[in-house]
Amino acid sequence: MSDNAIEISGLRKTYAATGRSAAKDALKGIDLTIPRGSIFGLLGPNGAGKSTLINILAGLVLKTEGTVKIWGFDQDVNARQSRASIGIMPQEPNLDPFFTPRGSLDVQAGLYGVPRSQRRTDEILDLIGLSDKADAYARSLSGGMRRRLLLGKALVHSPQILVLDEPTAGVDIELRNLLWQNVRQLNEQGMTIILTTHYLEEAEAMCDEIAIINHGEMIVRDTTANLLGTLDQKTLVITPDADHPDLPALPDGVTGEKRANGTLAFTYQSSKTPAGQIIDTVRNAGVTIRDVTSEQPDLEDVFLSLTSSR
Ligand SMILES: Nc1ncnc2c1ncn2[C@@H]1O[C@H](COP(=O)(O)OP(=O)(O)OP(=O)(O)O)[C@@H](O)[C@H]1O
Repeated sequence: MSDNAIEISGLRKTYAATGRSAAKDALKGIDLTIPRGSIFGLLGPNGAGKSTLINILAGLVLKTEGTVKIWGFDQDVNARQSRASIGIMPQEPNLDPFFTPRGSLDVQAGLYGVPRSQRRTDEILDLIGLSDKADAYARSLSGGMRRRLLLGKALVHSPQILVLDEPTAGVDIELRNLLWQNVRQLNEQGMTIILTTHYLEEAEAMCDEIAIINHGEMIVRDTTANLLGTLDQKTLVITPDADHPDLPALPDGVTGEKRANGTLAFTYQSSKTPAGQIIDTVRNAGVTIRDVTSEQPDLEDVFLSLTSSR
């Protein structure tokens, strides 16, 4: 049995041409494995193909080519088992306004064939913080409560893998924290989590591994730590003791700027220039240094450097 939660190979999706628009290659041959037990981030600019990929995993979009194995089950061979292994929290709250949270969870459990005796409705209501709204009509729920209910619905059949499509887009900080708390708790219990997010600092904080797709192709897949290490660029910020009008002449490969707050910022490649050399250069130019801080590249820098040139 493989250690991967998801194994995708040669995955292609071409949306057929319609009256007004030409055919669109949304996925152009994706190979991707996602290890069991991880929190995996799927990132990419708008239109990159993330939703198409997730919808294929969910069985909502038919792939054009390639194989998809979910928890070891090939979608084409063991459709039922592969579907039972994954739960999807969609982007849009598509809830029936006349169902209560309890009713929605029950219907969903029924759709997945979970026998009544094995339903975890109360436990899920508790997890998503909706126990006291269990019997209120969905139309009376706030936007945040609806989002939480979507998470609950994705969990009714106790899937091994949970996919969250932009779970925190447009939600307030309180709900965002609650959702992340839920996600961490589920992951600690052994669930594999796959999420798409536009908030890169969130992916940086939450995900063990990340894949970035762009124009239907996977451009990188690595651990979050390695990705952050790929940008060798750092910035050293020096606060001078007194205002200093000019930047000193700098070693090759180092660029400097004077920021509006009077600090001097020097960007350099840490593999080529030691920080001490920059500090010495500044000091030798007659600047008395009051403070030194360093700025590391974040995931946003990595993302932009990988996607903007293509
Ligand atoms: N049903 C469809 N018919 C035709 N083209 C589609 C369809 N769904 C998506 N596309 C196109 O396929 C490409 C990938 O879209 P997709 O929604 O998968 O991207 P995404 O990365 O999820 O973007 P976003 O972050 O904006 O949701 C886009 O060019 C989109 O216009």
